[in-house]
Amino acid sequence: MSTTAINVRGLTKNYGVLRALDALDLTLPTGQIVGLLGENGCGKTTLLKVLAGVLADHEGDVTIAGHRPGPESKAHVSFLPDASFLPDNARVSECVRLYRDFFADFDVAKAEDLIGYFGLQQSTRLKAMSKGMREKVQIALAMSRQATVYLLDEPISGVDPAARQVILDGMVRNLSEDSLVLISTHLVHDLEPILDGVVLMRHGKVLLEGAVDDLRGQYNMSIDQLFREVYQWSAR
Ligand SMILES: Nc1ncnc2c1ncn2[C@@H]1O[C@H](COP(=O)(O)OP(=O)(O)OP(=O)(O)O)[C@@H](O)[C@H]1O
Repeated sequence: MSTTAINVRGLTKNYGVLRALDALDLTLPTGQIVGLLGENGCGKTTLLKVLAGVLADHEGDVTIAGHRPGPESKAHVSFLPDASFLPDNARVSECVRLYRDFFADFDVAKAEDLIGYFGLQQSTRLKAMSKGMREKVQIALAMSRQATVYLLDEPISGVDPAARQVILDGMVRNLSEDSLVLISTHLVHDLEPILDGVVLMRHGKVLLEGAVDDLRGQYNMSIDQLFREVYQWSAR
């Protein structure tokens, strides 16, 4: 049975004089994978950071996994930021141990399985890895928590096109139906096959949202095409 995973009302976040999120409203239930889409600077990362509890100082009401963003919510929310956060000198196996020690809901066997599935070695140090390989490690770790909400900020931007499908398949393998995955991405075409829903943002607000199948039927085009239609004028 699906429950409300994210409930946001009137969320405003300013960076000095710049309004990054502007009275944003959003409700997302569990049991789905949702793409968070929009042009550069529309507020996707800022929204994910507020939800993850790493950006305070905002206005409005935010509930995630039944809690306000903070220590309690972090126990139920797996956040994958867009920048590398693991120690450069560590081996993959040490990163797995780090997650095991830090997160009570971390499934070591699942992480090791995913790391193998992604073609990585446990003994390799991160500093010897490419950007795409590091992303695979971070995805494997983030998706191996038994979280209620997964917040993934551009998780496959460094992964080559041929490997993306494998990574996406691995990401959603054995995913609990009681969870929500919210993924920000510009790779709409690559993500579309795994998405149940999308949220399109503009200027710190939700411009359009809905189930992928409904939007495809309503507009008679793919989500990738819809994305291009919606944003083509602002890109000029
Ligand atoms: N730490 C910061 N200080 C000041 N302004 C910021 C900061 N972080 C983001 N911004 C601004 O807030 C706005 C939203 O940025 P954000 O990173 O949330 O956008 P985004 O949709 O994730 O963009 P992209 O698709 O390029 O990653 C942008 O105008 C950006 O310049």
